[in-house]
Amino acid sequence: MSGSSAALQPPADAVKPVRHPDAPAPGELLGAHYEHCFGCGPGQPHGLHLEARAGEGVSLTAEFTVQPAHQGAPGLAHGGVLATALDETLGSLNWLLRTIAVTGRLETDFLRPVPVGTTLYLEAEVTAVAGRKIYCTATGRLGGPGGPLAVRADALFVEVKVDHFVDHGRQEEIQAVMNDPDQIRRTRAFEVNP
Ligand SMILES: CCCCCCCCCC(=O)SCCNC(=O)CCNC(=O)[C@H](O)C(C)(C)COP(=O)(O)OP(=O)(O)OC[C@H]1O[C@@H](n2cnc3c(N)ncnc32)[C@H](O)[C@@H]1OP(=O)(O)O
Repeated sequence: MSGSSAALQPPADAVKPVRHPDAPAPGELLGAHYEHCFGCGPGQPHGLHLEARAGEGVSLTAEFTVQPAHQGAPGLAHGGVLATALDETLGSLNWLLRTIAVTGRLETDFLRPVPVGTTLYLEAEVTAVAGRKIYCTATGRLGGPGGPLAVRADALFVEVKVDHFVDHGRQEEIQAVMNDPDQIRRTRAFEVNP
């Protein structure tokens, strides 16, 4: 069974998402938003190392290859890891809106088992925006962009200020980010844009 709950139905006053004029061009790799992110960071040995690429409009594609470290059942991806891949892919959409937002709700359907060694081809798009609320949807297919549908998700992201991370994150990681001019520039680029 699939279909999202009432909490993920955009309200009547929701509007279509608008791609930010400074969003990466279609086809461009988005890169990691944080080196130690479990979803996309190159500094996480057992992370997903998910790579997302801008699409048309407010959409993107991403790829993630399931490693032995990602198993739940023998030889199969853990469902929580697959949910992480969907969450990370959906979170990456915020590059295209140039908005900082965090996952408020994520509803996932697991339709087929995903074996270790499989590359999951993900697609995601923002479907509607209502104030701080960003509604989006994603799919993951086995072996190729046209492969069998294995997972899908609908989600609500909520826009936050940079202070969200400064106020809630552990001090040592926050300080390390503050000491990295590249990271500050990357984050501020989002903050100063509407
Ligand atoms: C630099 C870029 C970084 C990008 C990172 C991407 C990584 C991948 C994505 C993630 O995994 S983010 C990490 C996982 N998520 C979190 O840790 C978020 C934890 N939750 C919170 O911090 C707060 O609950 C949240 C910011 C989501 C909302 O709190 P707020 O006090 O700011 O807002 P509020 O509770 O007033 O909600 C705003 C609106 O969203 C709605 N809302 C919030 N959470 C909801 C929910 N769970 N379900 C449905 N609606 C929800 C809420 O009803 C309300 O709707 P209305 O405006 O119509 O009244």
